[in-house]
Amino acid sequence: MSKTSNIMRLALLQLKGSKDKVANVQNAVSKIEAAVKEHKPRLITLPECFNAPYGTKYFREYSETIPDGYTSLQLSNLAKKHQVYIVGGTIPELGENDAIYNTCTVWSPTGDLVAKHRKMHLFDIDVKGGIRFKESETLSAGNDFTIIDVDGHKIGIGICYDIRFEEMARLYRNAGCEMIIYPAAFNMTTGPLHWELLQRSRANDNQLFVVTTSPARDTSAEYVAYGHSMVVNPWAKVQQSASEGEETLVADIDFSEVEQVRQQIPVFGQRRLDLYATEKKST
Ligand SMILES: NC(=O)CCC(=O)C(=O)O
Repeated sequence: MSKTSNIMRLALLQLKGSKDKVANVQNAVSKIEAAVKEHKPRLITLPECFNAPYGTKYFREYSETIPDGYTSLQLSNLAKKHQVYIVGGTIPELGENDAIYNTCTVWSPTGDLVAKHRKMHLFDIDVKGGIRFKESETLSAGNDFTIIDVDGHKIGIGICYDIRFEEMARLYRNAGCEMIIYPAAFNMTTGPLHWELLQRSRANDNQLFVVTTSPARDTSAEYVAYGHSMVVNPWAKVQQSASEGEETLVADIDFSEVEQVRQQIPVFGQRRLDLYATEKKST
């Protein structure tokens, strides 16, 4: 698709969550409706696991099939009703062979499912005196990279822990991406340490926009999300950041910044590909 405009308005919905799936989805619906009415974004992003509590014991209970499950139908209808792209955060997906995935769905302004990204790197960490989490206890990993095209701009999709793997971001850059969107839910151990650092690093490594959307922080929840949904520009500057509470962050993206930084700091063309390369293996 040819580029129709370099300017794109995003709305990042940092949402409160609960154990009530319908209430979670209906909250997302109302915040999407409000964002469209007040800001007329081209693309709306939601948080990781926005329709369910984020925890290994909940994923199967809250899982649903895609694209015919309850949450998918709500997002599809909204995208079509408001003619907007929706990067639908993530939901626990009941996939083939009864496997459960942490999955991001992307809906076009016609309400069609144009992409589905299954989290490739499962969040398995054990930080002494901090957080222990093991997604692999109940989730299966996805094996595919996901790129969407919005108005001629390629956008890569990753999910939370995927952001730690610079090879993935580099492959998106190599494929022509100008932005990577990560629905994510960092926590109070790694969030203060790495949340902003990782986003600025991926943006700087690849001279592209990095956009993250977190759940709002709920200190009464079993998993306390860090918050601070963020837009980082291709110069690796934080363009905008939310705080910790429920918030809609609106950002006007100027994709011409991508070319500006790539021309002024031309690292991409200066790589020693005679000595090294980052390559996707055929699966
Ligand atoms: N949901 C996640 O993948 C969390 C990733 C995270 O917190 C990290 O430190 O990485």
